[in-house]
Amino acid sequence: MSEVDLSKKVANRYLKREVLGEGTYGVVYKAIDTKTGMTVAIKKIRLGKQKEGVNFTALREIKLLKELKDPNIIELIDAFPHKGNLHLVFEFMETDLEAVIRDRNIFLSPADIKSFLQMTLKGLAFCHRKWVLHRDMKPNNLLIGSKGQLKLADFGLARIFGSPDRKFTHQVFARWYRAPELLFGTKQYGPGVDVWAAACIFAELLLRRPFLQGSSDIDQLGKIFAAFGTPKHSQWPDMLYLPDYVEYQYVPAPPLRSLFPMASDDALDLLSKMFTYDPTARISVQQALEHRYFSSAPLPTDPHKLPRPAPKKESLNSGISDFNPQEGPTVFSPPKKTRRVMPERDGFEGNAYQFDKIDDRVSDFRQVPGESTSRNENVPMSVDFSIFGSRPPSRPTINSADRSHLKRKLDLEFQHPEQE
Ligand SMILES: Nc1ncnc2c1ncn2[C@@H]1O[C@H](COP(=O)(O)OP(=O)(O)OP(=O)(O)O)[C@@H](O)[C@H]1O
Repeated sequence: MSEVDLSKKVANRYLKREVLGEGTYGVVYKAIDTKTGMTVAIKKIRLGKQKEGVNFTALREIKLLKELKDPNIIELIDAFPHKGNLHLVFEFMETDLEAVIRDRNIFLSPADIKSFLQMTLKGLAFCHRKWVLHRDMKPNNLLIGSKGQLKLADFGLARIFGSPDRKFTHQVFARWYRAPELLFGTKQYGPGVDVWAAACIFAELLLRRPFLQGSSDIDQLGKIFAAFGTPKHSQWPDMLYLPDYVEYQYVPAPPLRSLFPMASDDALDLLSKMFTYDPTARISVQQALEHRYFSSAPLPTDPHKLPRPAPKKESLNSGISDFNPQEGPTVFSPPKKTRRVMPERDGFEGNAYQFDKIDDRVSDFRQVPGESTSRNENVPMSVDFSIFGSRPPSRPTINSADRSHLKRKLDLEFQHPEQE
């Protein structure tokens, strides 16, 4: 039987192969481009019902990608509608940075780490020069090609940030990579959110495990503060005015060296500049690329010499958690939004309080002395500093509620941009 009989032909051009996975917008499958003979990855995006009109999120992704041509950005080869779905055809990439980080058979030298970070920052610098934020930076969105080149993928959530008044949806970042200003609910954010995420990825390359694994937004902030110290007013003057600002107990920063014992002084210096609390003081991607870390020895490994994992496994996200909670700073005050709507409760004492389902940010934060629930036991806010732990927990990603909220929001913004 011929290959054509075995495979479904799509749009008279692509021979469909196996499914590679499913992301926020739909299924991704492997295919052969019969025109060029090349292997490609096709992202099938579900279009809304006809009466809802065109899916603007998808259109935005196409438009952005077509404009973003760079060696460190995934190339969009083709886009076409087929059976009510939109198909985006990308160059096929062998693996991704998450698979590299998790592969225990791979040793990452300081020069390898430098190379991965440099390619990540180069891709971001290109986006930022075009006034585009990536906004969903995480290791599995950094794809790696057969020659070791790293390319930023998944611009589904990226959007142009030219207008200073534009309000963005902020709950779109995978939590572990979210900048503190997003966690405090800022409505206007800039390229600094990508720098923070890149810093988390840098840290993950050094530690070989996700650095700050928050189990809720509040816990995420707790882990950030446990790592870098609770920010003082002088460090981040605007923090107090952010919509979801919550006061945390003051904890001092442990020495950065104690968190990254294997890192060079240059690596630590760059890391601390990328992890700057105040987004207006945070180093830019371009400045980061010019940092001496990249020009001092060892120089970044040539991409084609970088170690690569065995072909992708299905079981990468099996969800076994080795989350190891430790103590972290206490929240002194509930979020402003919550304070407004919460009636006084009996048994409310000191800084201990219980919230029922009020909003997503606090629904899984319960801290009531004496009360023991399974959630309560896992509430601590801490950094898991253990290095080379067994198996990282599954990654939080956008859930379906977030997704439909996001879709609604983006569609609305697209239809009424002038009202923002
Ligand atoms: N160009 C590509 N080449 C090879 N595999 C790809 C390509 N693009 C995506 N994939 C794979 O397809 C799967 C789904 O990818 P997709 O980008 O849709 O979502 P994701 O990154 O897994 O999650 P999210 O949408 O939350 O970011 C992943 O396993 C990804 O590695």
